[in-house]
Amino acid sequence: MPLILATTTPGEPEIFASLQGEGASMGRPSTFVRLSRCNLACQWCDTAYTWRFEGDNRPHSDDVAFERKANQLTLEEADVAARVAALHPDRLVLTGGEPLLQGPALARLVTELDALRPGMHVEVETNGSVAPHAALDPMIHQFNVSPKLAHSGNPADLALIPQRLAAWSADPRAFFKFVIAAPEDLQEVLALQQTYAIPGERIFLMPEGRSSEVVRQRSAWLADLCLDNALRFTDRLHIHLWGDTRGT
Ligand SMILES: Nc1nc2[nH]cc(C(=O)O)c2c(=O)[nH]1
Ligand code: SF4
Ligand SMILES: [Mg+2]
Repeated sequence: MPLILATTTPGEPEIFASLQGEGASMGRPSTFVRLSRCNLACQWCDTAYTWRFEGDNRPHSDDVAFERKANQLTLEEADVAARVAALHPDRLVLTGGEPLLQGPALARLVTELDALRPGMHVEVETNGSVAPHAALDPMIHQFNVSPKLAHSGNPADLALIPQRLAAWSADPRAFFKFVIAAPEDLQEVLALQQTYAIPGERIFLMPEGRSSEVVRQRSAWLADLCLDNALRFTDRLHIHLWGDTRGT
């Protein structure tokens, strides 16, 4: 099976060079490959065009259903690898949607890429509920794991899988990045940190927001919560620079 990608415009895969906007690698030039499909449905998801296709009535703040044909594109792994190799960054970020739903195809992509551009640093953005495929796992240098809290609207039994959270906590490659919309959300983070013994050094709190204004407003109180709880803060750099747009 080839890769099912998101699109920037119909027929154009969402493969782009940008600055990593979030987390431990924030500010680093990186090439992004955005995969289509997700196993969750966050009501504030900023990439609903990867999963909320016509007929999907799960709640979303925008209440938009996307046409599948215009928003998905199937490409061979070798084609994707060539497009990534043609861009300048020496770092790759696999994102979505939920990229780990396509683990075997991603393993083939990274293998093809290694032949064209050896030694690229590879990160995966994941919601943390899906195990990395055995073929892919050893190829990944960094997992940016964003478990979804109650305010996402996902049932906890789908979003927070105990075995997965324990595995990410034990994996030094995994950085947790919790999306925070209100100060109360912190209580859930602290409970997870305690249950799974996650080092604070590997926990980021990130303001939810799809505009620079909202991100800035929430950063004001989130910074204090980070200081008070010895957790790391991450901004959403790309939102400040380019807003909520595809391909950035
Ligand atoms: N610049 C930039 N940085 C990002 N970090 C994580 C992203 C994502 O959508 O997963 C993302 C994104 O879409 N753009
Ligand atoms: S897990 Fe990520 S891609 Fe999936 S619905 Fe939530 S925010 Fe969107
Ligand atoms: Mg994003």
